Amino acid sequence: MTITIKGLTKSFDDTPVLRGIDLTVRDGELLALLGPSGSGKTTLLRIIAGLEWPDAGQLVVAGEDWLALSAQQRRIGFVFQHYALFPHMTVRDNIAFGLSVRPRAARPGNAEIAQTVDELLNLLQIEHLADRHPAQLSGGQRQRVALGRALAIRPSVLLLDEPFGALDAAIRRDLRRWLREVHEKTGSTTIFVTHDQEEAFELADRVVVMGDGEILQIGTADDLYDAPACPFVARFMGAVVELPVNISDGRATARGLDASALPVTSAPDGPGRLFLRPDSIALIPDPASPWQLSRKISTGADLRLTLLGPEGQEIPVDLPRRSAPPVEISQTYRLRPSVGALFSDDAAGAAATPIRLSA
Ligand SMILES: Nc1ncnc2c1ncn2[C@@H]1O[C@H](COP(=O)(O)OP(=O)(O)OP(=O)(O)O)[C@@H](O)[C@H]1O
Repeated sequence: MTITIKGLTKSFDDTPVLRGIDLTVRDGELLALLGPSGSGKTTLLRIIAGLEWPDAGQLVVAGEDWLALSAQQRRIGFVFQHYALFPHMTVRDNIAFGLSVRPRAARPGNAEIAQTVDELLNLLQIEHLADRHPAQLSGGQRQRVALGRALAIRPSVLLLDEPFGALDAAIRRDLRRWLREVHEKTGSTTIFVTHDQEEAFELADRVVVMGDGEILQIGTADDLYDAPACPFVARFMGAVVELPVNISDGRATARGLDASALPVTSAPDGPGRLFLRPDSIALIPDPASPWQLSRKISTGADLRLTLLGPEGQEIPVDLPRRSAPPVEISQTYRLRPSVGALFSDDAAGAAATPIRLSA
C-alpha cells in the first residue's frame, strides 16, 4: 500500500504541530520517523491511524482517500511503547483478539483463526509462550505478542510508535533484527517512530528527520551523515563542532583550517559555519596554526584530544589510537576535516543559534 501525504497541517490550541507535511511511503517500505521529542512524529502517526484529524491536507492510501474513512475502516495495525495486552487472556487469545471480535459476517471461522494465530506464533518465535498470560512474560516478549496482535488482522499499514522504547539496550538490538526479519516476511508497509538514530538506521529503508513539525530531510544514514540538509540535521547527526568560517567560492576558510578535502558547495560567499564531527578531523603539524593541543586522553581504542583556539575556544578531536600519528601537547596543528557540512550564516537556523565549539 503506497501512502501519499500532501500539505498536512495540524495545530493544538493555535500551536502548529505539523506545518505542511509532504511524504510518500512506498508499498512494502519500512520507514522511520526520527526526531527530537515534540517534533510531531506521534501526531503524524495518529493522523495516519485515524485517531487524530488534520486541519488541512491529503492522506491517500492505495488510491483511497483515508480522511473519509474511520479508524476501523482503515484496518491499521498499531503498536505503542506500552502496549496494553489483556491481562486475563493468554498470548494465543490476545493475538486472536482482533479477529474474534469482528462482526459475525466478517469473522473467520474458529479453525481459520487458530491457524492464523499458529502461523504468527511461529513467525514471531513465541510458540512456547502461547498459553501464558501477559504477567508471565518479559517486556520484550510482550512487545512480540503486541506485534502479533497487530499483524493478526492482516493490516493494510503497520504503525509502530517507539515499540521498544521501554526495553533495555541489548533487548532492543535483538528485537530490531527480529522486526526487520518479520518485515521482510510480511512485506507490510510500515512506519516506525523513534528518537534513537541507531535504531532508525538499522531498521529502516529510509529515514525521515522531523524537527518542529516539518520534514527536514529524507534519506539513508549515509545521506544524512555526509550531506545534512540544514544545521539542525547536522547537529542532530552528531556534528558537535561548529567552526565560524568565511565562505569563498563554495569553500570554507579560516585560520588553521585546511578544508581542501571537503567538496565545493553552492553556499554563497560571506560568513558561514562549518559543522564537523570529532572523529573526522585529521591534525597536521603547523607552527603557523592557532590551534594548540591542550589535552590528550587515551581510552585504549581512541585518543580523545582537545585543541584550544585563539579566542579560548575548544574543539574535541577523536583519533583511533593505533593508527593516529604522534601528537604532542602544546604543539599547534592545522585541522583537516574529511567530512563536514558548510552553511552560510543566512541559512535557516545557523545565525540564530550560539556558536558552540565543544561537545
Ligand atoms: N492532544 C493534544 N493536545 C495538545 N497538544 C498536543 C496534543 N498531542 C500532542 N500535542 C503537542 O504537540 C507537539 C508534538 O507532539 P508529538 O507527540 O506529535 O511529538 P513527538 O515528536 O512524537 O514527541 P515524543 O518523541 O516526545 O513522543 C508537542 O508539543 C505536544 O505537546
